[in-house]
Order: sequence, then structure tokens, then C-alpha cells
Amino acid sequence: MNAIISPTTTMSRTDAEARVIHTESSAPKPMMTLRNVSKGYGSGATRNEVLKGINMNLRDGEFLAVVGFSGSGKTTLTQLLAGLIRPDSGEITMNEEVVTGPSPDRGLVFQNYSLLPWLTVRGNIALSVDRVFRHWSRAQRHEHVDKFIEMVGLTHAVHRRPHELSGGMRQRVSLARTLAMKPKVLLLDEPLSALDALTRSVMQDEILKIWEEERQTCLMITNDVDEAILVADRIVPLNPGPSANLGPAFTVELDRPRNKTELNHNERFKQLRNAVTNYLVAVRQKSRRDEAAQSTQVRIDRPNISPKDLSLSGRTQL
Ligand SMILES: Nc1ncnc2c1ncn2[C@@H]1O[C@H](COP(=O)(O)OP(=O)(O)OP(=O)(O)O)[C@@H](O)[C@H]1O
Repeated sequence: MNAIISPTTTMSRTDAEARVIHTESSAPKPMMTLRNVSKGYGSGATRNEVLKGINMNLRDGEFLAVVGFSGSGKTTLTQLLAGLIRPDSGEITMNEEVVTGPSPDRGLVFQNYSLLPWLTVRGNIALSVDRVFRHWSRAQRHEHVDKFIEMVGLTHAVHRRPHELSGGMRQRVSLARTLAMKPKVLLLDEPLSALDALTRSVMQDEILKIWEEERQTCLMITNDVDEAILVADRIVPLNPGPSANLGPAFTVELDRPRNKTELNHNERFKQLRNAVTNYLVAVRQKSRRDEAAQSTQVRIDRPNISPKDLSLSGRTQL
């Protein structure tokens, strides 16, 4: 395997906690750290172990992409990072402080835009800005909202309500609302997956442009390997569940600013795409084999009951 496409850091193994600290000691300071984090839902026979023993560093100022299959626990991972849910075991820290709940320091953009339908574009963004920057003057807040509406190219639609916007425009509002709160960490949970291919492509470029201006610490969840390579400094695969953990990190050594059309002809890009895709296909095949082996091993215990009398005397015979 070519050096540029070798996974660089083992992110999650049962003994990974010590290894993460050891292998990443020379890397930039982590902004967020997950140590041996596990999370499941339900109890008893219906218990679903979603994530198990996750170890990860989100470094200060980096763009990290987590790629994985549907249902592997990607949203669970972002919700844990955002502080919306708590791990069953293990610890999540931000700047070495344990995350115990949501905070404006961690801005989350969802797949569905969650805009308030009765508010305009400006109103939706201003609501968050007024809450986070209540100590600013009215004029300051107004100017701040304007700046982010302009950044996502919605100045012409500032007075429209969500139902008057296309899917791409709604996602722009959602992005502007989160960016305007100036979070230290931006968490993007498949923000583009509900959009058509063309709008998705335009939005990828916009997210990239904004990130290149702001250089905020960012984690993006996606199921699209090309998208991950386009935006990220590192790509971490989330292995298929149940009890999903993280695969090895792939470093994206491609110059910035990145141009999608040029990347299509770039050998490094193609090799990296193959390496990440091959990894994902291999872990999925392994997970299916393990599942199949497990299901053939399931033993059915029949009840130990012997009939006392099988005669049908005294009953109607059919
Ligand atoms: N609140 C919940 N209660 C019970 N089970 C849940 C809950 N949230 C998620 N799950 C289950 O956990 C597993 C992982 O879900 P999650 O949404 O994290 O995966 P995902 O990788 O984001 O999926 P997708 O790509 O389809 O959005 C799924 O089996 C899901 O049904």
C-alpha cells in the first residue's frame, strides 16, 4: 500500500486508550477526546449495543470526517459529542473538561434542518444569536446575523419563511444559524444527505470555503467517501455495528484549497478513495460473515414436555 494512503493512527481497539495518547503525542492538541466510550439503547433481550470502546481525538483546528454505513451509530456518535446524550461508560472531554450536556461551544447541524416554520431566514438565525450574544448591542447582533446570511448566499431571501425555501436553502439557514453562534467545534451530522446531487455538490464547496476562512475545529459525518476526502484532513471509518468501533484514521494529504474537478484527475485522490472504500467493503463483509456464523450457532432449546395421552376418544374426529 502506498504510504500516503496507509491508515495513520489506530483509533479504536480494546487497548486503544493508551495507544491513542502514545501515538498522538506529537499531533496538535486535542480539542475533544473520547476515552473508551460505549453507548447502547434499551435493556434486556431488546438491548442494542451501538458503540463500544470508542477512542478518538478531535484535534484543534482540524476537519475530521467520520464515514460509515447506515445504522452503524454515526448520529449516536455526534449526539454524544454534542452532549445531547451521555455515554453508558467511558468519558468525553472538551479542552479536558468532561462533557455533561449541550453547550454553545459545540454547534450541531443536522440532516433535517429543524428550522422554526413561523420565523423568517433572519428570524431563525437571530433567535440563536440573540440568545448566545445577549450582552451585545442590538445593532451588533443585527450586523452579525447579516454577515452570516451573506456568507451562505441568502441575502436575497432574508424575509422568506422555511416553506418558501428549497432544501438546499434551508440547509444553508441551518448552517448559518450554527456558524453564527461561533461554536468552538462544529458538528455536521450528514448535513447534505437529504439534498439532490447538484445542490449537494454546491453545498460541499460552500462548506469547504467557509471552513477555509474560519478554520474551526470540525467533525463531519458522511456516508460519501468522495465528500469526506474533499473536505477533511483525516478520515475515520466507523465499523459496522452492533458494538461499532472506529477503524484506523486515513490522512488526507491533498493541498488546499481543493477543487473537485481537479481532484478527479489526481492520483493521490484516487488511491485514497480506493483505500478507504476497500477498507469499508472489507469490514462490512467481515461483519456479515460474523453475523452469519453467529446465526448458525444459535441453539434452539425445545421445551422438555412429554404428552400424557394422545388419544382423541370422546372428541370429534375430523
Ligand atoms: N433513541 C434511540 N432509541 C433506541 N434505539 C436507537 C435510538 N437512536 C438510535 N437507535 C438505534 O441505534 C442504531 C444506530 O443509530 P444511529 O442513528 O446512530 O445510526 P446512523 O449510523 O446515524 O444511521 P443512519 O445513517 O441511518 O442515520 C440503530 O440501530 C438505531 O435504530
